[in-house]
Amino acid sequence: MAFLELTGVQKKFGKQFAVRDFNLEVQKGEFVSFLGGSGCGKTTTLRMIAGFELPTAGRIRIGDRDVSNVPPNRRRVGMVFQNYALFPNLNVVQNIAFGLKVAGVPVKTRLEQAGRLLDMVHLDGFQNRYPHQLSGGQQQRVALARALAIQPQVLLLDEPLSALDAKIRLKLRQEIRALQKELGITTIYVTHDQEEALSLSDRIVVMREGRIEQVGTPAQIYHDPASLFVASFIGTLNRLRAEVADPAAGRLAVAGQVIRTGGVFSRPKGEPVCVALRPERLSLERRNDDDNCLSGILSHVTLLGAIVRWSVRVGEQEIRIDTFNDPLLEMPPAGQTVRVYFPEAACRVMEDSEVAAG
Ligand SMILES: Nc1ncnc2c1ncn2[C@@H]1O[C@H](COP(=O)(O)OP(=O)(O)OP(=O)(O)O)[C@@H](O)[C@H]1O
Repeated sequence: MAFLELTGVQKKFGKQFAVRDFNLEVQKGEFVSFLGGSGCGKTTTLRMIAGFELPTAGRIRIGDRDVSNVPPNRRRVGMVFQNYALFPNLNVVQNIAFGLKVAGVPVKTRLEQAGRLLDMVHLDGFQNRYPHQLSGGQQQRVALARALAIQPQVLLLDEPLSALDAKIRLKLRQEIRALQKELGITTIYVTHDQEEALSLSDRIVVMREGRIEQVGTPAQIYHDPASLFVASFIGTLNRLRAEVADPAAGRLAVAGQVIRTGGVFSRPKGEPVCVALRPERLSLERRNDDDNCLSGILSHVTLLGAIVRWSVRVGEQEIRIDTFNDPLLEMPPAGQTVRVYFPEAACRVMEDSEVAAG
């Protein structure tokens, strides 16, 4: 049985749905991210798990207990917020031990436990500092230790790294994951940062307008997106307009050039579809005998560090191709005609209504 379960959960604010039809099972020790754009209902769902918001409909179960109507302080969940939310008048140890004090844990045990957590979040020696004497990253470590102090059954993190600069964000991200694994604590992590979700999670829940769009492992979400929305939201994507050339043979035409996709189409010849292609699946050199080939004009080349991004104009459309940055690589001049190669298997053809809507 799953450790955390949301069944038919919905939340309405007035007449507006913030979350609807939300069904999810999370296993014990699993790290699950809620990923989606602004206003898609991530925080509201997290707050319902925490008990800060009550669902308009549906049930929430943690362990063997239905917590749908249980107040937050009785759910044994730890929560970390984007803005740290530490008590400014309490020092580091007092902040960490706050929940234990409220729970009536004797002072000696409290201090011992706070000391252990300080160690875990690498803040030894900072016990007597006040929040204003700490950096953002240090404050967030205190917030994490405070959330863990009550030995929660579920850890809920709401964009905990978004206020920090890039380097600290990366470091703390790794620390959170390591700590989560060490403690084996079931964790829900809210983020709008796809890289964060991909690198941290056992599974990702992609949300859109209050609904779940797809649930899957990072690899499933990246390589096998359920919709054009998911494909576009995660990673960089070429969305090529094409039309069906031969439905039964799975052939499409892109700017008058025929490609093979390996599938068959329900739409008739001449109908518009969209081909989703990841830039790293494309190449300027033929890698397999049966690769597809599109001819175009090189418009520009951008150095992104380890990656070089080539932009090639095919008809009216721009295709991006990512290659590793090889210093020996010869860069052809802009304006030159080049060929873009890719295997059938790299093509994901979207025939759904989103394509018609553009
Ligand atoms: N207390 C509230 N009263 C009324 N509407 C609310 C309330 N809280 C959230 N909403 C609305 O519910 C929807 C979902 O909000 P939510 O904060 O869950 O989104 P989110 O995905 O976390 O977005 P963000 O990434 O911007 O934080 C939004 O349309 C929001 O305006």
